[in-house]
Amino acid sequence: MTDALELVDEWGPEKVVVVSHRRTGMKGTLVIDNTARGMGKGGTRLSPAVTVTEVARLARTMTWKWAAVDLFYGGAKAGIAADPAAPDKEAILRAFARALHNEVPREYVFGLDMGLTEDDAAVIQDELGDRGAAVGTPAHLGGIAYDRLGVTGFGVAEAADAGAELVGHPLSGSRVAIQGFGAVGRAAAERLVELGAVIVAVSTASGAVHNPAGLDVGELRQARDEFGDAFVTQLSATPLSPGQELFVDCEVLVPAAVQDVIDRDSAQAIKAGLVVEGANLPTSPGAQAVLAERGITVVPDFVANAGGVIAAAFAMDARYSGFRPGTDEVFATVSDKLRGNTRTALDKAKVSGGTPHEAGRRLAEERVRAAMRSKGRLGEGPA
Ligand SMILES: NC(=O)C1=CN([C@@H]2O[C@H](COP(=O)(O)OP(=O)(O)OC[C@H]3O[C@@H](n4cnc5c(N)ncnc54)[C@H](OP(=O)(O)O)[C@@H]3O)[C@@H](O)[C@H]2O)C=CC1
Ligand SMILES: O=C(O)CCC(=O)C(=O)O
Repeated sequence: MTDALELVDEWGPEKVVVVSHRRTGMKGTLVIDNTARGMGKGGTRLSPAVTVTEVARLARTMTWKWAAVDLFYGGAKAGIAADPAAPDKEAILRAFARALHNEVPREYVFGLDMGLTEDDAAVIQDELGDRGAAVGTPAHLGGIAYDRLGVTGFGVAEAADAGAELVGHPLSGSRVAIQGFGAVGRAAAERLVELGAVIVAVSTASGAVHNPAGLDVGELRQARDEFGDAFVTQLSATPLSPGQELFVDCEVLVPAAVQDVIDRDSAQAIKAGLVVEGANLPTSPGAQAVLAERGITVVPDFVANAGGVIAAAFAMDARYSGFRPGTDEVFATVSDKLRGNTRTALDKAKVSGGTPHEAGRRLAEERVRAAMRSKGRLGEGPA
């Protein structure tokens, strides 16, 4: 078990809060990683096994993501150790929000991540009596419902399109395997198909399916609406053992579920030529090195899945002003930024000879360090 103090390095975290509430059984954490470029912002994960270390790693990813996309927020993430299907979820959410009333909204604003929905964000706002407490709320509350709109998944597909062009294998006609069919995986699948790709494998926590000739994304969506999370077990496509969707024959792989699914060993078995990280932290640094050695290009999480933060940034501005941008503007910004940032990360990696993670991270680190220096946080005095 990691002691929370062992998490601290030169970047952060600046603040780790652990909260609990006996009656509801709520247990959760907020990690504010680095605020040199702005207040801590990142989504809120609801998952039975979430740990402080996991949330800290996600908060650090947010630090790089905001810097890589060049928007002025800092890295943060919150996590609640609970089952998204728990009957007492609302009471748990309310207890979590109440417990963080000192931090929210001045130091942290809730947002969406695995297990948290638009309506959950609305409950949090209700509990704190402040429409600034959460973003990702439904449109009828003035929010930008970025999960329902599929903004992050859309951006992942745009990044895949730009990445495919750079590796010289156009997305149109490419076969794609997707791990996870939630807010990110589903929306990525829909946009990838619009861009001409063929989805050959998808999975959820309940299982995976494969059809080399292509799966019908409309049917997948319908099955999900009808059967819920276990919908993959109801499809006629060939079932795969869980996790095998990562290793099917395809040109593009989109891990869009949980972290740490591809390590140094399993990276040897990836068949795709392009990996686009929809999930946060799906590959280990060892896996990234192996994939680079094998000539497999990876678009890093903090570049590819930044659609959510772009939508969150619009929503942060809209919280009190009442002025909400049109969804077309949000999608156009995501497309523009993520295509450009994908090209930058892959080009820089080519020039430096490192992995795209290393190249993208170097750029993000430079931006964070410059902000820390200007604010006198490095002990060197302002620049
Ligand atoms: N939502 C957002 O805006 C953003 C999300 N992300 C990242 O994207 C990832 C997915 O988030 P999101 O789509 O919002 O989450 P959701 O909760 O909406 O969906 C998660 C999906 O992953 C599936 N899943 C969970 N565990 C596994 C597993 N071991 N193997 C295969 N599938 C699995 C779930 O299946 P089941 O339904 O059966 O549980 C579900 O289909 C996370 O890493 C998140 O941090 C990154 C940027 C923004
Ligand atoms: O900041 C948010 O509210 C959503 C984006 C997010 O959590 C992420 O990119 O992982």
